[in-house]
Amino acid sequence: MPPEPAPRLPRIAVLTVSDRASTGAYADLGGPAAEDWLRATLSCPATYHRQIVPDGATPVAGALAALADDWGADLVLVTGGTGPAPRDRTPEGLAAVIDFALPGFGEAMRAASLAEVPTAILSRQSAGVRGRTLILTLPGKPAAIATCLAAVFAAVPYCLELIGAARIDTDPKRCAAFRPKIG
Ligand SMILES: Nc1ncnc2c1ncn2[C@@H]1O[C@H](COP(=O)(O)OP(=O)(O)OP(=O)(O)O)[C@@H](O)[C@H]1O
Ligand SMILES: Nc1nc2c(c(=O)[nH]1)N[C@H]1C(S)=C(S)[C@@H](COP(=O)(O)O)O[C@H]1N2
Repeated sequence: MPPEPAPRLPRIAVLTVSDRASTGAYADLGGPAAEDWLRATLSCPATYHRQIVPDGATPVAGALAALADDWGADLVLVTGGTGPAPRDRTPEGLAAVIDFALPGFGEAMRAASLAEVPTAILSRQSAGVRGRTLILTLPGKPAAIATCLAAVFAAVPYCLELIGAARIDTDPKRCAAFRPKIG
């Protein structure tokens, strides 16, 4: 029997969507917060990439398609542009590039955030799959990132497995990944 191929290092991208962070009008705090949360939670090595685009469906869709198809992301976390303001069009950018949505992610993230702030109901955060890439969208407020990721991340490793993405492992003290037993 030939040896199993070496497992691929997971590729994880963090995409900040913000007009002002993209011009440098303020420092991007959301992207680093998402990357820090992941680095503290994953117990496996991974390749990380961060990017910032302005608000709007077109820049979001373009960046997501390139991250999935060209960079080969297994997981993309997007922060910002999920609200109802005129420039908040991250959900439309996501919808333009995914094969299908996973609405449970948005439901669980909103439920967790609603326990902290009533305006969580305004976020249209969601998730979807493009090819072998899972994309999660989160609100722009840096403080929202840990709340939202903690609410859903236990399901992320198994989701990546189901879509054929690279394997990730988590530190059970931070997040106990749930993988249903087969059979
Ligand atoms: N990437 C970020 N880094 C730091 N603070 C952020 C970031 N994204 C959002 N915020 C903060 O959260 C608030 C609400 O986020 P929201 O995405 O609605 O901002 P916004 O007013 O549309 O910002 P922008 O013009 O940058 O897109 C912002 O006003 C800002 O204070
Ligand atoms: N946990 C958490 N979720 C939150 C918030 C927050 O402060 N904490 N802000 C809400 C607000 S005020 C808005 S408008 C929406 C959308 O934010 P976005 O446009 O920055 O993505 O996220 C909501 N979700």
